[in-house]
Amino acid sequence: MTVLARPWCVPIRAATRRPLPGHRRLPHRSFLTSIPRSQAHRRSQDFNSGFTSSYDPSQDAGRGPIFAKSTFGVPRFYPRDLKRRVDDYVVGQDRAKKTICSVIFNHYQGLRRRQHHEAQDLRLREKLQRQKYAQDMHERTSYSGTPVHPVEDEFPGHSDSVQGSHGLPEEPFDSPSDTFYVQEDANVPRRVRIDKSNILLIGPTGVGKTYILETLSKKLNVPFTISDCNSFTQAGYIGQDVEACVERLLIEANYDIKATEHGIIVLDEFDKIAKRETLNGRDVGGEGVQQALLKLVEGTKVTVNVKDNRSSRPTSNPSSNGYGSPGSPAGPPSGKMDQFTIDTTNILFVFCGAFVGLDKVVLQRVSKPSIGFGSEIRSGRGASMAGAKEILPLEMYRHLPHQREPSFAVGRPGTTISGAFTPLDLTTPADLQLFGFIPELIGRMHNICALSPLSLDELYRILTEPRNSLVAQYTALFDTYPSRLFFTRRALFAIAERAAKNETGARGLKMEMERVLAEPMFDAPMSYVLITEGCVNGTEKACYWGKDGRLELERRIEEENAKDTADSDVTFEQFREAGQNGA
Ligand SMILES: Nc1ncnc2c1ncn2[C@@H]1O[C@H](COP(=O)(O)OP(=O)(O)OP(=O)(O)O)[C@@H](O)[C@H]1O
Repeated sequence: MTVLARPWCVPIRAATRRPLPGHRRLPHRSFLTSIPRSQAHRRSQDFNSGFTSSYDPSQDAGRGPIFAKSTFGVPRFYPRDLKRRVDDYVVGQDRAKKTICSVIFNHYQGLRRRQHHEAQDLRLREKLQRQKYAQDMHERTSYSGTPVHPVEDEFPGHSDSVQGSHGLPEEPFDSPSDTFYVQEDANVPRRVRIDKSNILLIGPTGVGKTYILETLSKKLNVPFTISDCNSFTQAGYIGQDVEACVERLLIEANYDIKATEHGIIVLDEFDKIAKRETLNGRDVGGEGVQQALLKLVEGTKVTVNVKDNRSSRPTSNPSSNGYGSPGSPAGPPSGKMDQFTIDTTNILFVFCGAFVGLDKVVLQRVSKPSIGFGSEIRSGRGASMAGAKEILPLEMYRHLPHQREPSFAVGRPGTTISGAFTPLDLTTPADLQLFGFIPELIGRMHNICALSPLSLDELYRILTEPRNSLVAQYTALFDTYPSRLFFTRRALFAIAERAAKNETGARGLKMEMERVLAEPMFDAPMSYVLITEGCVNGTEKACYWGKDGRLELERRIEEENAKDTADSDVTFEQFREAGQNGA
């Protein structure tokens, strides 16, 4: 029976590999990598068999861009697959969705690639060491004339003393650095390391910056947190240190260090930490926070102290290795501080902000005659507000990323054209610097992506189209009373129009819905409730009918829809399909 000298050490591959011909199984000191049992077990469980799970090259062939999606499944989609899933929930913002999906996909693709190469290199090193060991044994045999069989020790440490006392020559092979640690090897190929690409999302309030990320995070199955930059201050001042966002990610990952190190941190309200004038000249909530973010974003080791007051902590000794033993008893007793060290190098940072006023900075820059644009630029109330758009000279659109024909927006709020370009699409690092960001931090945002204000059409679609749309939500709520809720198409357009005027993006829709439905909610229950255009505009009350009012309800809907002008691009059939009547 094989008795391991260090029973708590579990060899990764050697234990399962057949010994080389003429040799017995390797002694414990020849194992290339020893991993505590808890780690070995835990690794295979990380990320739902994602990053560190066993890799089967046979599954690779012809599947996925680099690796088998089933094995390295975080995320399991190409960018276009990811976008399709986001499309179910988020209306419009195609350019932003494409960029975000590609950035996230590439990030995890880079990580999977690294994991794959690490596994390959480990196997190669093992193979080289085994060959070296075999050669070494062969030389010893031919030198002494008697075969030398390595015998595994019965007791830990016994092997050293026995070998020492027998006066066997000390081989370089026996040195701890050769046996227990993976060494740099000339035979192991040097790999290209793909660095992460952080992303900055700029856009007016309520247009879907956070919503796109939230939706994606549910598809990705990685730890994901949104931290508000408003609460951050420079270390040593009242407020939260920037490291708090890593702590939140750790909690989100249920104290799994490995998962935390591959998570996504969204820094919302990022524009609020722009430099500002202060009386004492010390900007602890602005520039101080930017400075503190530099290392975090680039990659540093953050030590997080967590007071253990839970009984089901998965890690038994988190500070030592980062892996817990799943079968181990609950964590340390209540009140004890645990220390977690998180490497932020592979954490993806997404910065979000409305950047109110940045459009003016951009317009000022591009309108300077020195740049070559002599055209006059009409600057209204600011394109950063939902609906309000600037009309840009045609030449400026040549500088936009996708070289697309411009969609010119009309000035009235709410009449924005879907997917239209805005001055924010022309944002450069110089503009961000003028806005109040230090160049060192700007340099760490590799993608700048602008979201456009929502058009009237998009607002209407948000009401009805996405899964979990507002109409579906309120219809479901009324069903519980029980009441059946209906909207006419004109009522929905009226809601969208009023929301657009609020200039709060899609958030304005919910506000309008609450206002319109406040009375029917109070009057509930009734069998049928119909919201008409007059009801939204406050000229009439919501219509109620009893159990036998179905025919009357349908007649009323037809009557209101008949008012629609011929140029309306939404037909009653489309309206029906959108789920208003049948909901
Ligand atoms: N394009 C969209 N499609 C569907 N729903 C949307 C869209 N944009 C916004 N919403 C709705 O509006 C809500 C607010 O959106 P979100 O949190 O993304 O705003 P934001 O752009 O991050 O604004 P802020 O800068 O104020 O945080 C979302 O919860 C979602 O319900």
